[in-house]
Amino acid sequence: MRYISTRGQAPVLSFEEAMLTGLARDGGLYMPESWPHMSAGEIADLAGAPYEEVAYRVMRPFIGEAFTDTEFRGAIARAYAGFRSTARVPLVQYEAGKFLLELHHGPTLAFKDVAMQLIGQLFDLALTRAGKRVTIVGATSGDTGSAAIEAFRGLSSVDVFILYPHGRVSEVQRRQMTTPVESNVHAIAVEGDFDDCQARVKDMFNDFAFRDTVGLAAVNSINWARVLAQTVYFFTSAVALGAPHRAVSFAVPTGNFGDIFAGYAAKRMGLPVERLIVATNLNDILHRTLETGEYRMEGVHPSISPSMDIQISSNFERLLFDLYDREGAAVALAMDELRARGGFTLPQGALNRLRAEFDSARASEEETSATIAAMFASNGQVICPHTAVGVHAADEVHGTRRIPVVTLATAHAAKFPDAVEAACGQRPALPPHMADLYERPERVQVVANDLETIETLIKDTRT
Ligand SMILES: Cc1ncc(COP(=O)(O)O)c(C=O)c1O
Ligand SMILES: N[C@@H](CCOP(=O)(O)O)C(=O)O
Repeated sequence: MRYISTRGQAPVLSFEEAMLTGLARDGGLYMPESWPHMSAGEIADLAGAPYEEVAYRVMRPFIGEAFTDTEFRGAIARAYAGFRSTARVPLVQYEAGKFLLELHHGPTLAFKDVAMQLIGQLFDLALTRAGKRVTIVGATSGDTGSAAIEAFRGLSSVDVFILYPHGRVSEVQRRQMTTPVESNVHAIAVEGDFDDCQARVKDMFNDFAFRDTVGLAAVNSINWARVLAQTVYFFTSAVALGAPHRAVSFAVPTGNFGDIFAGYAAKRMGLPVERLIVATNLNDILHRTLETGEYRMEGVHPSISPSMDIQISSNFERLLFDLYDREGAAVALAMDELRARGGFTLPQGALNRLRAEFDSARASEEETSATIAAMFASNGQVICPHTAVGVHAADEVHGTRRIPVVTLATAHAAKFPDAVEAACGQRPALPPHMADLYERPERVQVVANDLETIETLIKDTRT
């Protein structure tokens, strides 16, 4: 399998190269050259298999020669051994035809662990073999950062710098990033919002002198390996509900469009996914795009589901690539317009194709809180605000259709105790391995939203 850039002007790479490269050198995102297909028989055979086996079978066609079977299976086994559920990502029914896919049983209590724990293993294998060292720079609205720091802390082949929006992540999220003691991981609080952090990361990749000096690598969903690892749970959950013989819809709490794009990829591979429901909070650029055909920025509004406080949904570019018949020049033009004029209009054909696969719904702050309260009142489940945005969307869009709908429970409620307690009166407790989080000393640098300042800090701090 080879990987091509969404903007069509960067070198074609192998899986290992794409994984270690991050952003393509033309500013685009790497995509598989074609979608591997799983037959109905191959999908049916996944029924009852352990998560690790499904992960191996779903991802193998994308990996090429990068890792031997033994290496790849070993990496998968180590990645998920520490999850607090033997199912790894349990599927829980909460109402007739409605399910929660719990993706928060990894070490940092969010879905990011599912991909990040594996990427940590794969980076370590590839870098150790090549005798290379890289500098990972990531942007986070709270969860990617903690998952990355957890996955890479103490590894000798990487330095990790995580940019997060100062004052705009929950206290638990901040402490998860600022309390690890290992000297190769660093939290940087940027005076700005998540979009600023993500823009600075992309600026660093586009500054080739800096990029090459520090050996820059990415673990945001810029990195195809992140999205790939997230396709697996669409398979495990759909198969548990009867795929390939029965279709399933998914409601996905959405910010950077990485998780829902993984669902789209699973569908391209042959999984019978009926509808992909984009669930947004106040930051509803994707909902507006589906309604109007205009992808237009409006600024970021802080919300009680802060990990989704995002306007520029990085992975929407990957979908555009498919919607524009894989014409890199057309994608590059749209991205230029986004930068220069704050938005672009989808051609009617592309909009029709978008609407053929995706629905959307937006949850106000009141609707998010009401959903947390209603879920607790009806079945005693305490869900996080991001999950609540998904449940709201599943109710609003999917209604009582006969096809089952799975909402991705993207984080543990304990990461957002204030919002959850205000909504349903329950203060979720942190699991035992994090019980002393509030007592651990913090280490963080607060910096201006300025490329040169951030680059200098990284150059001076890396080991
Ligand atoms: C808890 C949580 N839910 C949902 C999302 C949105 O996921 P994505 O950015 O892949 O759309 C995020 C951030 O990525 C998150 O941290
Ligand atoms: N919500 C994310 C934002 C970054 O998303 P990513 O999937 O591109 O890493 C976060 O929690 O950081």
